[in-house]
Amino acid sequence: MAWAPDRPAARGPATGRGAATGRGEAAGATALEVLRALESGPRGLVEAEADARLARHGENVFPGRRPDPWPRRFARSLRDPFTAVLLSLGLVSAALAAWGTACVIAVLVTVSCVLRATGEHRADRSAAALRELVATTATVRRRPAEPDAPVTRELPVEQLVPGDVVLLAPGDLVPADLRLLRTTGLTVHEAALTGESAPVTKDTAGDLCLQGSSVVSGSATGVVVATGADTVLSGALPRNPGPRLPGPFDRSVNGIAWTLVRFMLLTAPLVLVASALLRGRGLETLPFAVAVAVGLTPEMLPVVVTTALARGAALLARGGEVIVRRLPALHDLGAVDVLCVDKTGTLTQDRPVFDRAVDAEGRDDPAVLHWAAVAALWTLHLAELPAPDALDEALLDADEERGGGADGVEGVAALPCGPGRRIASALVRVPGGYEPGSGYEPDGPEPVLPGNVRTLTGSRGRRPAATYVLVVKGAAEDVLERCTRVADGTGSPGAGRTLGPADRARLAARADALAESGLRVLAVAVAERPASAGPYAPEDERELTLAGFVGLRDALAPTAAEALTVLADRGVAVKVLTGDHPGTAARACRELGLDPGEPLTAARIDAAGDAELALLAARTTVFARCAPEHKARVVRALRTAGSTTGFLGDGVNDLAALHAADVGICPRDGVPVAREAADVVLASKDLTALGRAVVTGRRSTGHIAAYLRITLSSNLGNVIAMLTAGLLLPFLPMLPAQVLVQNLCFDAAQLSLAYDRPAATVHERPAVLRPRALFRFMTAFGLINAAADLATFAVLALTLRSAGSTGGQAAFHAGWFTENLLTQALVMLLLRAGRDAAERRAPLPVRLATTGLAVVGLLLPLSPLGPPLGMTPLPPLYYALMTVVLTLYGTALAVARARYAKGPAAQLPGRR
Ligand SMILES: Nc1ncnc2c1ncn2[C@@H]1O[C@H](COP(=O)(O)OP(=O)(O)OP(=O)(O)O)[C@@H](O)[C@H]1O
Ligand SMILES: [Mg+2]
Repeated sequence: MAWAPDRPAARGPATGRGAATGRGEAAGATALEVLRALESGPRGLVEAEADARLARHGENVFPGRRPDPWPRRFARSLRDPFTAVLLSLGLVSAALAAWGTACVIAVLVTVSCVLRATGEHRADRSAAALRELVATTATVRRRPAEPDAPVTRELPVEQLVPGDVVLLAPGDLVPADLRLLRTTGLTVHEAALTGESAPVTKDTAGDLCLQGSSVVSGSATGVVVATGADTVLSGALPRNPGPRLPGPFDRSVNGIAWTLVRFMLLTAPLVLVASALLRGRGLETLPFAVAVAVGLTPEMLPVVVTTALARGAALLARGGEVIVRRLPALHDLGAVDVLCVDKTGTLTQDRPVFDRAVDAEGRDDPAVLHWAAVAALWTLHLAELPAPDALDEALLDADEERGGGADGVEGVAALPCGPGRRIASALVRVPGGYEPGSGYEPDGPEPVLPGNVRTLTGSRGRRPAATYVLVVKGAAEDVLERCTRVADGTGSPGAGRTLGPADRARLAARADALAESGLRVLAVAVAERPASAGPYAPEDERELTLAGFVGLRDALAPTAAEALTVLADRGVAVKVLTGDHPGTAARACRELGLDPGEPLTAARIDAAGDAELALLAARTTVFARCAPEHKARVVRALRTAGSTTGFLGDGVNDLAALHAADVGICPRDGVPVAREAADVVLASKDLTALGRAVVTGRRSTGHIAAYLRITLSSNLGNVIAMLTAGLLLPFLPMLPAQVLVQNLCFDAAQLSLAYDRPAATVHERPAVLRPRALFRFMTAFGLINAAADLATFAVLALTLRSAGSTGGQAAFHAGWFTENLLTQALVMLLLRAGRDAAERRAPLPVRLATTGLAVVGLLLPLSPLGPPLGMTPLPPLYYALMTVVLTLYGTALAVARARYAKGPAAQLPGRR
């Protein structure tokens, strides 16, 4: 039976009963006043009233989440480095009254901005539609009608209204501004609001808990005081979140962009100086210098990048499998070579089932289970968690099945576990205490089990005095270090013999053995406490008596094994970072077909310096007993060691690591903060979707790399040719209008590359854009391209002279224009992705685009548009000779390409 959130109230004390820490009640009056002011009550709003309020106050949507309006989107695309350079070149041209060039630039900038803004808009829209799939919800308490009992249910956060009573649990994002009514060990993260990275304790009813913070540990009930645009966060913060540390995508693309920008800024002065020295020209060459710099710009890069990534994201989205929340993360996912995953909830289902309870000697002992269940029950009641922890739920279900029940035992205080705290404890009051040797005999026929808590509960006992018992359960190491005694089988919490070092070693070995059999292990310890013990704190969890161990079995996630195999085949190394026992983790890995090697535990991580950890982390597969900061440190160490590191995790304890990773990934069932922190959300239960997402990321990177390879090498070739011709000829080798038409044709054709088939290698290796390899490629192929252009110039000189042509300039322009478009088409076909012959055949969109390019190149100068663009038809001899040049060029390209492919794979930009 499922442990429904409302169950504690049904079988436990009234919910108004003292908060565990005893502090929740003090400010009760304030809480009531707040509720009254909001015309609400502790039992929540009536649904009809909530609907009315929703109509009045509007949806609880954070204004920053709304998509940017068009003008802002357009303005933002102007900030891109290429666009900025183009714009400044345009201003220079305008200042010199070189209107032709200025117009060319204006058109290029506009086209690229419009395309980019449209691309981003489309990408945003599909991402938003997908986000709905994993929409965040809040746990509210509402009543169907006035007299009804309150129902606790999940509600989309947009529908929250002032006056709603909300329950908070670890991992929740605070959904609106709340005034706290009750708190239990509540700590929240307010980094988004205050920049303070340490969790803040909120232990007073009446405290404000603001939207934008998230619950780290503990629980609370609060009433919504402000929603939507009225929240403090909406009013006080700038709309866009703070800068993110650059990831692999930003580093590569920005690296390439800025190198090119520097190169372009150098070109213009270089042209000026050269033409002054060689031809004695002055400033009148400036428009030409500007045109050369424009020729180098891959102005469509932002458009191609957005298109490639958005297309990849949309493909993943269409399958309803993976949601990419930040487009560049798709590239980064393709670049990931180490993926860290947490175990519980990701590799396993986090639906533990009780397996066995044993005493310190390893004998089956139901009393140990019962003590654990008592602790679970009272942690649950007193901490008022909206949903019970999976381990606690399993303990309660198992105990209930075995006829357990907390008859008469009453909780006094509880301290739940949380990130970095691996034990949970409850202080309970047992009416009619038990003293060893008191001669107490239970009524009825049931057998007296040694240590059975039933002998303690005393609901039917004869002694009226109450005993306070502290029950602690949790990670074996953490519980054992708080124990001084071990139970002797009499069942008294206070009894037992003193623990010696040999006992400790034996007990630790027993826990290890249970863990290595694949169980999740909790040690259970108890201690009698005087009734007058004041406020109860973690320091009181000591001098305990170890009762025994509980083992629970957590089934593996059904698709985990297959997903790990797929990732390994894709060249991604998987590492497991868990808060659990090294034995349990290693066993799970083995069952999933992953060799766990020697697990590294948190103590060893703490002992290692950053440099040592980088080395250790690289060769370790399982990291166990990790607190959140250990997970984050390991991820950072792996990044330092040079890996592009992804992190897949679902819990509050994974948050720091999700932030630290190059790509944070969260499964669909993850807690809201984890989903919000992740760049990629797996929308389906199927972990193998991750392998597909990785391949899609690599494809997108492949498209971007192909665009850069083709554009940069042919642009460089053109610039070299343009410079040479500019210095040799008495006229401009290309008119501004021609530059424009040519660039637009190139750009339009290249958009088809987003439809290209991926190279086979995307299945084998992580893909990154590597600026260095790219520039080497650009130089080699740019020189070949320049050689073809120079050969064309020679052919033009020859044919024009022999034909005795008079329109020298126009014919030259026409000849070069035709050759340029044809070489571009060739380059597109020969330098696209793919390596072997089978992959050579381009898909239809690419074939159409290249054919179109060739047709325009051949026919435009002959068409009526030719003369207005400054071009005339050419003699047939030119075409014959150009065919020879193109054949030679194509052969040279193919040979060079094959040499590149044969060399170490690392030479190919876009691969690793
Ligand atoms: N409800 C609980 N009561 C007592 N101890 C608990 C409880 N929940 C967790 N623990 C202890 O804390 C340890 C760490 O838990 P944590 O949530 O950090 O990681 P995990 O869920 O085991 O693994 P992962 O990091 O892979 O998700 C657990 O292995 C267990 O020993
Ligand atoms: Mg987990």
